[in-house]
Amino acid sequence: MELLVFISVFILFCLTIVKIARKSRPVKLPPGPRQLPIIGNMHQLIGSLPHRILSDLAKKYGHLMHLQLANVLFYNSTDIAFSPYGDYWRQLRKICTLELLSSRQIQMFRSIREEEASNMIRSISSQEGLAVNLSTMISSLAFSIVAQAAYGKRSKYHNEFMSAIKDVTKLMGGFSIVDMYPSIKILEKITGMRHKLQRTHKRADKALENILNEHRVKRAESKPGNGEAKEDLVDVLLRIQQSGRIQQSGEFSAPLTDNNIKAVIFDVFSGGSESSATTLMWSVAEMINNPEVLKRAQDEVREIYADRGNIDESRIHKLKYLQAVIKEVFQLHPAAPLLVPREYPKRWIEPEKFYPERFLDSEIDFRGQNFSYIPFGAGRRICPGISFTLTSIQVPLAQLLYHFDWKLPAGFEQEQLDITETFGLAVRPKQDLVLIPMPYFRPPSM
Ligand code: HEM
Repeated sequence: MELLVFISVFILFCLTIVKIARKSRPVKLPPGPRQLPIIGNMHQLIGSLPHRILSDLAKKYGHLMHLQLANVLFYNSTDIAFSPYGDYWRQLRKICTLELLSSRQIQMFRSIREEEASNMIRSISSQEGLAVNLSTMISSLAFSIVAQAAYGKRSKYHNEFMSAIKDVTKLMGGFSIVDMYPSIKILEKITGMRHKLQRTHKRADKALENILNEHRVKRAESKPGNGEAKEDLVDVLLRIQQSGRIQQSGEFSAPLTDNNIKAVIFDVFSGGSESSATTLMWSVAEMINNPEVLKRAQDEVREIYADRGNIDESRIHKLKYLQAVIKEVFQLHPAAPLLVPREYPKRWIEPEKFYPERFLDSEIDFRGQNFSYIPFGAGRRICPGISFTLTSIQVPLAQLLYHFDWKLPAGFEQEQLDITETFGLAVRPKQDLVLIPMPYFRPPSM
């Protein structure tokens, strides 16, 4: 009798669990690899670079698949990248395309890009004939361009914010053990990952708060109409917050809170700095390993700017080969590999070979029209930072080619750079680019 009661209670318990599980199961999820109890998708994701594994999984399940991975989102997903499709996202998207990253605004940042690139070139020039770590220099160039565009150079809180944002980038890079064991939430606590991220985020938030207040004081002191032409991104967002209006598009429905502004600035940093830096690093690495490409790119830039002695943006559109090099880098090393599928057009010969020529006289561009080449995504959520990125990459790359010849340090002359990938917020070359600059056209002194 006791056994019968026990069995009935047990069956009832199991049925209740199944019912609850069914109820809580989302209605229709895309296909995906089966999650094992406890270890979730760990068995699929261990052993190689996550984007390579995901690419293999995509071949089996299609480009839309379901994986359960833990993540930590800031500002309640009120940024653009993480906010779901709806009115709020539409409003932010408008702010982004019509104001923050409009062609007018990008053009206004021209002097920032030229100045930062020239600073890097001068610093390299002061180390002629010595081995320089180009990865470090490129990284700090990319962060400086974004910081200057976002809140200007003069902020007292710049170092504080940069240190926090770099720690966030490090912590968010790669799949942590927490991602690997989605079923065991307690692991998040054990690894302390979430806690570390929250602490780092708090530091960044405090610095941003101060940056916002600093801008408010400066705006209150400036005379109306005076200096609007020099607005940085925080200025633009504060203006929109104050007026409740977006230029060209008029009023918008929900007011912009300070947290919304901070979330957008966070997006600009996470989208704009590391990915541009890695693209520049891959461009240099691939050209060093393919000397015929390097020579052709150098010949082009040195011919087009022969009479100038320096590179500015005025003739950058004439550098067709350099643009093909950048396209090929995005093709082989997409900076956001987890967000875009990888599939080569069937007619491409040796798609894994670094061969920029395939993009010369080709219609393929970055705007998401050709589904086999979408490094910035496609459709309504296509990356709004394409022009910002391209303009930030072209001048520094052209300068590196124009002013210097490059060689590998002594003892490595016969070798190739190690172009193994390492996984982070963006996918970098595993080894730092340590190269010796040999002056060709000396940069003008300050
Ligand atoms: C190498 C540089 C970059 C690459 C490869 C890249 C790539 C991408 C990709 C693949 C997406 C997702 C698109 C989709 O879901 O279809 C995206 C979204 C986004 N990117 Fe970028 N991006 C880069 C630079 C930037 C820059 C410089 C900014 C800002 C200054 C930026 C801001 C954003 C934002 C705000 C979104 C979200 C858009 C939305 O959801 O509506 N990105 N990016």
